[in-house]
Amino acid sequence: MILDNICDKRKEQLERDISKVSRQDIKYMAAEKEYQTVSFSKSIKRDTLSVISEVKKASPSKGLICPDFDPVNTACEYEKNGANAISCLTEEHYFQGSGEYLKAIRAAVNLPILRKDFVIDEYQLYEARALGADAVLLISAILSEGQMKEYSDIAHELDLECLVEVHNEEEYKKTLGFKPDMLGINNRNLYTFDVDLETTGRLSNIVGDHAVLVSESGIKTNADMKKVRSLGADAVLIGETLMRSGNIGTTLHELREGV
Ligand SMILES: O=C(O)c1ccccc1NCC(=O)[C@H](O)[C@H](O)COP(=O)(O)O
Repeated sequence: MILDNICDKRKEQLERDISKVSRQDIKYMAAEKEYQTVSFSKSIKRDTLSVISEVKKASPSKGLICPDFDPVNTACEYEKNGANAISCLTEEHYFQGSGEYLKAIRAAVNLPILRKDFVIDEYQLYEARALGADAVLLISAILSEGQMKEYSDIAHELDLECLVEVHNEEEYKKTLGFKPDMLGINNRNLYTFDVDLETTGRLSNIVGDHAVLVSESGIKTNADMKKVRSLGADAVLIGETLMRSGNIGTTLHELREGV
C-alpha cells in the first residue's frame, strides 16, 4: 500500500534528521522563533477563491514532474503573480522535497508557507517552525484522533496553524474532537490515486461553513476552479499544473479569471 510505503520512508528520513539534530536541539531551534509566523488561514479566507501554489518536484503518482526544478525561483514567481500562499513539499523519497527548500523559500518570499509532508512525529512540528513554516499538514488517514489533537496543540504552542486533510466522511469524523484551523479536502484518493473533484462537494455538504475549506489536488483548468468554488471551497491547492506550466504568471492568471 503506497501510503504505508510513504510513511515507512518518512520514518527513515526522520531517523536521519534526528541523527543530525537531536530532539532536544530541534526544540531549542523552534523556541528561538527566529521568524514571526503569519496566519495562513486568514491569508486564504477571502472574497475570491484563494490559490495555495505548491512547490513540487515529483510525486508517487506522476514520478518526476519538474526536471529543471528551482524551488526559490518558482516560489518567487508564485508571489509575484498573486498566489495567496505557498505549499512546499519536504518529503525526500517520493516527492524529492527537502526542508532546505522550505528554508530557502522562507528567506526569499513573504507569503505564508505550508510545510507539506507526512507528519508522523512531533519532531516534524518543531522542525517546521525552525525551517520557517507558518502552517503544517496533518493527514487524517495516517493519524489517530488523539495524535491529530496532540499535534494541533503543539503546533499552536509554536504559533503554527494546521491544515487537516480528509478524503472521506470517516476521516472527517476524526477531526470533530478539535477545531482544525483549515480543513483540506483531498480530491485524490491516496490509496488508488484516482482524482474526483466531486469529493470537495460531497464533504463540503457535510462540513457546512464551519471551517476554512481547501480543495486539494487535480485542479487543472479555470472550469475546475469555478467548479470547486461553487462546491464551497475557500481555496485551492495546486501543484502539478503550475509546476508543468512554462509560464506561471499566465497559468495563474488563466486559472483565476472570473473565479
Ligand atoms: O501527488 C501525489 O501523487 C500524492 C500521492 C500520495 C500522497 C500525496 C500526494 N500528493 C500530495 C498532495 O496533496 C498534492 O501534492 C497537492 O494536493 C497538489 O496536487 P496536484 O495539484 O494534483 O499536484
